[in-house]
Amino acid sequence: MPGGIDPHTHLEMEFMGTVTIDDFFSGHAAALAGGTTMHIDFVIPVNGNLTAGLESYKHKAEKSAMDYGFHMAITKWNDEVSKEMEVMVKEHGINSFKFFMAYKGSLMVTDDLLLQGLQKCKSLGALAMVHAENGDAVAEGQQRMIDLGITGPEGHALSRPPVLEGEATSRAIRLAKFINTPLYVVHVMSIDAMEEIAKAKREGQRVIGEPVVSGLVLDDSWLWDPDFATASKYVMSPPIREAGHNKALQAALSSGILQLVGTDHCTFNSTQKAFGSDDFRKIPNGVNGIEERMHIIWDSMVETGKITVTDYVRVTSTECAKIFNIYPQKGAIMEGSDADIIILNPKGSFVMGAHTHHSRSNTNVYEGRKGKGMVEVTISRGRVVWEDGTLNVAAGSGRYIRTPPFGYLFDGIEKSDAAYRASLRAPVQRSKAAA
Ligand SMILES: NC(=O)NCCC(=O)O
Ligand SMILES: [Zn+2]
Repeated sequence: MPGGIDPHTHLEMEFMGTVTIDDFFSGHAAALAGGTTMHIDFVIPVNGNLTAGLESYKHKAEKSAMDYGFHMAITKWNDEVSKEMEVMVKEHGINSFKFFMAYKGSLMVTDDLLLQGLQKCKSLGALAMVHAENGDAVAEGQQRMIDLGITGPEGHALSRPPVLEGEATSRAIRLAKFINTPLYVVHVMSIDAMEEIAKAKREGQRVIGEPVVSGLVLDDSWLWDPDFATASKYVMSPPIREAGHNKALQAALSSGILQLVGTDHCTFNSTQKAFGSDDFRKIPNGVNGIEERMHIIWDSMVETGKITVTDYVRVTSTECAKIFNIYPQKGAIMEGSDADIIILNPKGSFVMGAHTHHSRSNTNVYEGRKGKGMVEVTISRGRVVWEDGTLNVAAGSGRYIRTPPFGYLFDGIEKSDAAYRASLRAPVQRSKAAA
């Protein structure tokens, strides 16, 4: 089947922290071992300057062992950012921009900025992505927990409940509808957010919902673990929710309400997680998943009969390639495609954990998890890069994949704009009242 494509990772985090294995491409090695042949990362602009941000990440990525592309994050707004977005799309092959509605005081965007960004994305044929949580309310929730004396990892989940994810998802969807541009909601973690997406899709709006592996199979009980090192591993945003949300997200993936599976892979080691040992607000947010994604989705969705093998290929690979407009170069096994292929043995079994994974991090939220479905061979652009437990990759063998604008989600947008204008019945021609 076609190699996996992870639509949403933060592999740059693998460059930080304690080195436990080969020091520069641990995340890439992890991905290839897990049957993912390409990943799409995101870049936080350095001081708001996208060009500098891209250069610094491209420099790091020169050592990449796998093919990769970039989303970029827009965290402030002015004429320069607007012009740079254009340069990114037209000259650098970036076709998606991520907006954080959370992380007040650092990455969070206001509605005003989001509207400007949506409008700009639409004009460029670039996909707007949102991290949907109400950042102002999260800040209130955090203070509420601190005032109650709740400082441990459970305070993280309690301070940013599903209602805040539902609210921001609904707001982003409505603003995208107002602008009439497609929207991609990253890491959908709750029923509340998923239902907003379902409603918008029913009404014909072009909204993509991306669940991540952690949200599909874990629950928040770990955050109440008395051991801080264990509990803090599970801190990510939006939080992993209480049991029930995961199964509902699985059902939404089966029925097509949610369309493709990402990881939001963003690992921090135990020393980094311990920065927040006396205040959950200081625990770095993020969990692993890039090495586990293909296995866990096979085990939890295909082995249980919730999706077909064809659906599996779609949600782990093809859909991503189509959305980011690189199909059929990626996401397909066809003449002329890149020959990114995996061989997954459905009878093979796995046991996951920090001692055996290929990531640099010493934590793994799937520690001890067992299941069926094992990637035995990963082929990237025709080269066997992983076979029977052995990696065969050279640093720098990965290629930057340009993602062209105006993917299929933009088809016909100009027609619906024209229909909108025609529906206005305005301006009404009025004769000047006689003096
Ligand atoms: N999700 C998370 O907790 N960390 C990565 C940054 C983000 O996407 O919010
Ligand atoms: Zn996010």
